[in-house]
Amino acid sequence: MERSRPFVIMSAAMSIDGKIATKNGDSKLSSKQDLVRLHRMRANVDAILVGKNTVEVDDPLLTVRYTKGKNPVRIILDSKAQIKPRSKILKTAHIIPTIIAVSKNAPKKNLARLDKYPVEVMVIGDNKIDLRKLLVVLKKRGIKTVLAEGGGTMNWEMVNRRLVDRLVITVTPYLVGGADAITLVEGTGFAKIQNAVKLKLRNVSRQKNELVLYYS
Ligand SMILES: NC(=O)c1ccc[n+]([C@@H]2O[C@H](COP(=O)([O-])OP(=O)(O)OC[C@H]3O[C@@H](n4cnc5c(N)ncnc54)[C@H](O)[C@@H]3O)[C@@H](O)[C@H]2O)c1
Ligand SMILES: Nc1nc(=O)c(N)c(NC[C@H](O)[C@H](O)[C@H](O)COP(=O)(O)O)[nH]1
Repeated sequence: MERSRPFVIMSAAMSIDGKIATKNGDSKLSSKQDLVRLHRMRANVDAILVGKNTVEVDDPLLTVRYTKGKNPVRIILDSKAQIKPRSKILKTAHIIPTIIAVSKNAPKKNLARLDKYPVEVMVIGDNKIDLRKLLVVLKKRGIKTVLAEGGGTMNWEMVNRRLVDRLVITVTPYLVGGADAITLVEGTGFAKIQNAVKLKLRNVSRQKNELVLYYS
């Protein structure tokens, strides 16, 4: 039976100690070689999904640049429609299809600001975006594969709702530290290992000082 939602690949680069950014939000962990690998992965999916904080901190483009290929649709989880007009995502929305997922509680003022941009605003969920619902809607639109590129808060919501089909993690050669630095999976976490999400290690590849781990 065909599943009602897209296949979800969760992707991130983390330090040896499991951080995906420093305490100041610096997340440039991947080597050039790893970025090429990431962009190949981007070129093979229908959509990229990230949380609002990642857009705020990284100001990403979320395009395919280090290899040839088609840009996936960009989807931002932005409950309160707070994305900044000066963000690269909004500035490039006329060239790359972009969806801003907001909740029913998004302030009208912020939604009106988005009117000026050629983005699609999807209203899903009351406070936080209802991820499962969002994925079902995306599947109905023909989006079959989604690359979830973080950050840690969004990763927790995906993990907690058992929405991750494949996990691709690059272990980069850094020890970052910092109790407040964002880790791969944030949120409230599971209290017992018995309830934690358990995956199988399917493949490991080494790129000089990095390891790329494939779980499903
Ligand atoms: N190294 C990496 O691979 C990597 C990847 C992505 C992000 N990062 C880093 O992670 C940090 C940001 O991570 P973060 O955890 O603060 O935030 P995040 O990017 O996961 O964004 C979380 C925000 O998204 C919004 N949101 C709406 N609906 C949601 C839902 N259903 N589930 C989750 N969030 C929802 C909320 O405003 C929430 O606060 C940045 O420093 C960024 O540089 C690193
Ligand atoms: N694999 C990976 N390695 C990293 O070192 C890193 N920082 C990310 N982070 C994913 C997140 O979505 C970032 O915001 C984008 O990687 C930036 O995307 P652009 O280059 O602007 O397209 N992912």
